[in-house]
Amino acid sequence: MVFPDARDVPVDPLSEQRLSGSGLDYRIVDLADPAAARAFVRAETRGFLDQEPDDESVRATVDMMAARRNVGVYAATAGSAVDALPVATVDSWVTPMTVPGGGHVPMWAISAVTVAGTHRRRGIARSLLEGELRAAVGAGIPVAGLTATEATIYGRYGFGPAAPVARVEVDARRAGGIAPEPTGVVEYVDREQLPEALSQVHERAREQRAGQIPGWPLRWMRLAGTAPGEEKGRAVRGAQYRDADGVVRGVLVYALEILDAEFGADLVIRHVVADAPEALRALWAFAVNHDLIRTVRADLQPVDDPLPWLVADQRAVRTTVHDHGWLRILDVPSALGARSYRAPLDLVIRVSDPLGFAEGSWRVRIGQDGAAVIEPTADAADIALDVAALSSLYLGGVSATTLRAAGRITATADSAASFDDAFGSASAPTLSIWY
Ligand SMILES: CC(=O)SCCNC(=O)CCNC(=O)[C@H](O)C(C)(C)COP(=O)(O)OP(=O)(O)OC[C@H]1O[C@@H](n2cnc3c(N)ncnc32)[C@H](O)[C@@H]1OP(=O)(O)O
Repeated sequence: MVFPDARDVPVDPLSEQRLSGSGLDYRIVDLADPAAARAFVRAETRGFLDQEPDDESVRATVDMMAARRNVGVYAATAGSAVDALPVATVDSWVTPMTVPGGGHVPMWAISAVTVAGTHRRRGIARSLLEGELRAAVGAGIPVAGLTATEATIYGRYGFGPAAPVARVEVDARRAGGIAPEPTGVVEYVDREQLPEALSQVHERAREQRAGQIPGWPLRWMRLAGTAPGEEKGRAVRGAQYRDADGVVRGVLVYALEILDAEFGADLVIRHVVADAPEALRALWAFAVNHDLIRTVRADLQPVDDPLPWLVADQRAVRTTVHDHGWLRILDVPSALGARSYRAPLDLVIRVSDPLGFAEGSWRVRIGQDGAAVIEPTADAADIALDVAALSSLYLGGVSATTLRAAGRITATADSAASFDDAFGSASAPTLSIWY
């Protein structure tokens, strides 16, 4: 599938006009201009509460951003500031996202949303977000996605949490150990080799779970502690699982937090990825069975991860589920038509969308083969919901029955149950990286 390049999409005229009414210049940043590129990275870094990036970090970030559409908002008075930092930033790119059934949908990924502390709460983020969504629609992209610093920011633009994840903490001394895998080996990997190993296994593993997207080199370098400016990089260690044929099927990246009161440590997993259940079991065994370890902690795990079923004492595993992958459906027929379903269905959904993109009544017909055809209809609705709720339901990460119980959708119990039979999936959707 060839996806449009977000960098070819011009800034949204409506947001440009709105921001210009407030004396702000909204434009695509030319990363070929070193001063502009550096200013953009500094503004983004400041927005995310990070310390000033050094030159090497700026260069690495600019290299990564070169593949993205970077938009900055500039205040007319900013000319006096060093490098004229933008007062707001956002970047975006078009990426495949895995959908239930193993196919992909093109997704407009949005990142680096920051507004300077001097310019907050005057509608700049709203212009940025609405501008991104209109740009995505203009480019024919059916879904937008993001990961969020706060869960209260994006619902107002029609995003819903769609790929929940789990934060897990294992009391390693209580867990009782995990049986080692009879075949294959776990071996240490030098930090420098980790980014490539992570990338290779993720590229295969991401096909197995809805909600996953490809990573990129700087993402893996940051997790491996090898990115420029990574102050705690030397604390990072890695291990990989090689199957009986010698193929690397899983990678674990972790750091040890040394305990003060005893000779021991907490093992904090920065990333674990596996494309085979045996590889995942072997890496969990490596972490949980590790001598001198009090707890093993990891975030961004699938909510149906087998970990609690690997240990002798399930109460040793504490799991906290939280939102992570957020989606926003922009084109109902294309988005729903891109995934496959587990049961036939024929009902009408009535979608409300304050921005208009997904607004309408849609007949969703799913055949025995699991393929869907979605058409506008004037028939009465079986399920009424807003676009954020539909976006949350899209990958099967929450059920219509649950959203009905929460008063988030209007449906009979039977309609919600039929919807769930079709939309559910064997494996929970997930998203194992921040973007
Ligand atoms: C995909 C990502 O990049 S996630 C990263 C988000 N960015 C950050 O967390 C960095 C730090 N924060 C910021 O830079 C800013 O505070 C932002 C981007 C969150 C908000 O920017 P602002 O320009 O202040 O937002 P703006 O004034 O456009 O507000 C729009 C709406 O969002 C609401 N809002 C703004 N910030 C927040 C927040 N942190 N939590 C909840 N609601 C918020 C406003 O109240 C307003 O509501 P309404 O229009 O529905 O009445």
